[in-house]
Amino acid sequence: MAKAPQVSLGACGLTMPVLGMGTSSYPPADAETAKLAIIEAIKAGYRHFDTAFAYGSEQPLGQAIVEALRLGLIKSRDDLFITSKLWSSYTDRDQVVPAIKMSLRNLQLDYLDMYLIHLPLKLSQEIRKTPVPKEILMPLDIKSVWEGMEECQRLGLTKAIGVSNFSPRMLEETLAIAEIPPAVNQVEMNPLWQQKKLREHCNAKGIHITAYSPLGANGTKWGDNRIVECDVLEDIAKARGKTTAQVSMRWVYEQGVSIVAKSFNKERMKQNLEIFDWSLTEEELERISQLPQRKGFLISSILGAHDFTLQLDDEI
Ligand SMILES: NC(=O)C1=CN([C@@H]2O[C@H](COP(=O)(O)OP(=O)(O)OC[C@H]3O[C@@H](n4cnc5c(N)ncnc54)[C@H](OP(=O)(O)O)[C@@H]3O)[C@@H](O)[C@H]2O)C=CC1
Ligand SMILES: O=C[C@H](O)[C@@H](O)[C@@H](O)[C@H](O)C(=O)O
Repeated sequence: MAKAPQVSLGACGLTMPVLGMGTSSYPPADAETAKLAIIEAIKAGYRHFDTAFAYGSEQPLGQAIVEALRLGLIKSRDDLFITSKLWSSYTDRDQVVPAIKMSLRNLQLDYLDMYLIHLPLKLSQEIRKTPVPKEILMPLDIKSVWEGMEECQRLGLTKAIGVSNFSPRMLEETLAIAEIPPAVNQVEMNPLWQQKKLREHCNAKGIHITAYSPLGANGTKWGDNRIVECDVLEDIAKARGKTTAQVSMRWVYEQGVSIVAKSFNKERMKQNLEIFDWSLTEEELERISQLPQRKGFLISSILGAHDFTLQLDDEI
């Protein structure tokens, strides 16, 4: 069984498997399909799972964990690293602890390993249907939400806290008021969106980056096949006897970040774990570094193309 190496998260003192299984699927998988896929992933060796209140995958993940314990696939819940995310409707200080408790109930867990602010914005209503009307989109009050996040960690409801889709400016604003600095910034990263500037910033501040959409979110509404059908990656893959997906994920790993990749297909989830016993050559790395850049995940394509979401997409 293949296993992902552990990565140390610095100041918060945690270690985390460097590759996690994403659970945001499109079209959204039904609960039973998601649960069975997660059990397969545990069998394949995955020990890190990425979920979010907004994905609707917390409940199937919780059920899969119960089943994995029953089957003896894992000895205890502590064998897993579980990340979930605070949805944008609950970003006022006093809403954050109730929101993580809701996620913990969905997951049937006592604690998370990592809790992230999902998006750098606030929705003034409890809404999950997208796109959203522009009246309910607001800037995030970073001080208010971060105090709520810190309270979650102090109460032992999560071992560490972090952010997602934050720009350097937003990270600076958070660091300026934080008693507990964010451990992680989870952002889109792959050979076609290499995040060089953001990585430099996060490295300097000791904030670990987790890369989402490492395969360009192939087949989802927020992604396409430009990674899995990229000529340069395909060329390298052929020469090395790998797949383009593996070349993309290996490149991301070699940049010193962790990864969350989603596959609910047994063969592909195994394939995605097989990136730790080989490496890219200097020449291959150089070719990948020259690829033209384009962003895949746009907040405006999910929440609606309003001035505010377009402005966020420009910044992050
Ligand atoms: N914080 C945030 O705002 C965001 C976080 N995320 C998180 O990151 C995770 C991963 O990112 P995601 O956007 O899902 O995109 P990924 O880049 O992980 O791509 C997932 C898609 O690629 C397909 N796929 C998986 N493996 C292969 C392979 N080896 N070859 C070809 N196709 C493959 C999957 O289909 P199949 O299942 O059929 O294999 C799926 O449709 C999410 O599930 C979520 O947990 C994602 C977006 C935003
Ligand atoms: O309703 C909004 C959605 O949850 C959206 O923010 C996510 O599905 C995103 O694509 C992700 O995977 O994190």
